[in-house]
Amino acid sequence: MTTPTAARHMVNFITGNTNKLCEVRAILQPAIQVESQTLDLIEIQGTLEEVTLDKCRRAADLIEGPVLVEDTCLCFNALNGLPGPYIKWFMKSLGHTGLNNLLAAYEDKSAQAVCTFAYSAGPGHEPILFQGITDGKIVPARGPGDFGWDAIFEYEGQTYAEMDKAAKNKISHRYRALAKLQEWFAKEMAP
Ligand SMILES: O=c1nc[nH]c2c1ncn2[C@H]1C[C@H](O)[C@@H](COP(=O)(O)OP(=O)(O)OP(=O)(O)O)O1
Ligand SMILES: [Mg+2]
Repeated sequence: MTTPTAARHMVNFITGNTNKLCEVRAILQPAIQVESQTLDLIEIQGTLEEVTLDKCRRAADLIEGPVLVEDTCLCFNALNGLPGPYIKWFMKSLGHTGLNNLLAAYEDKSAQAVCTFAYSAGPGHEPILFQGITDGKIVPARGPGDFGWDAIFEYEGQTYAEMDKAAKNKISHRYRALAKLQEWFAKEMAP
């Protein structure tokens, strides 16, 4: 008897961000079924790995089961990687224009979008990390402004916001991280 694929692989993605959830579903399903619970998890200060590992342990303890979490960084090369994991707060306070202005003193507008997923099998299980990076540059906003800093991150001539969703999901930091996760799931969870 064969088990349907959807029932074989399932993750519980803990996030407060519905745009992230949409992209994760579009990329992983139907191979991996994505359930979700909304929790506002405390995020510590530290490297992106430390932030994501801590977030994952907290989520597993709260849910008391297997969880997937993700932390996204936007790293400006001229600023040695800042705002990095603090991009959410920079974005909230400065907006698209302010983020561009941070780089006004520098020639180098290059940036990396970094996505780090962490999967834990449950409380006490050490999380496993999957990271994806997309190189781009910071430009004045172009395209719809409905998802974070999509409108100011340009990849090969188009901002993330100008691409259609399917195109972004083929080259994004999130896609690249999830490709690694999918490979690991296929090996680890093989029947
Ligand atoms: O592909 C993206 N394109 C544009 N903007 C993005 C993207 N992915 C995350 N973002 C924004 C959301 C948040 O302002 C910050 C990351 O912060 P981050 O803590 O990871 O996200 P969050 O707090 O919204 O959701 P969560 O509950 O999963 O922590 O960058
Ligand atoms: Mg967050």
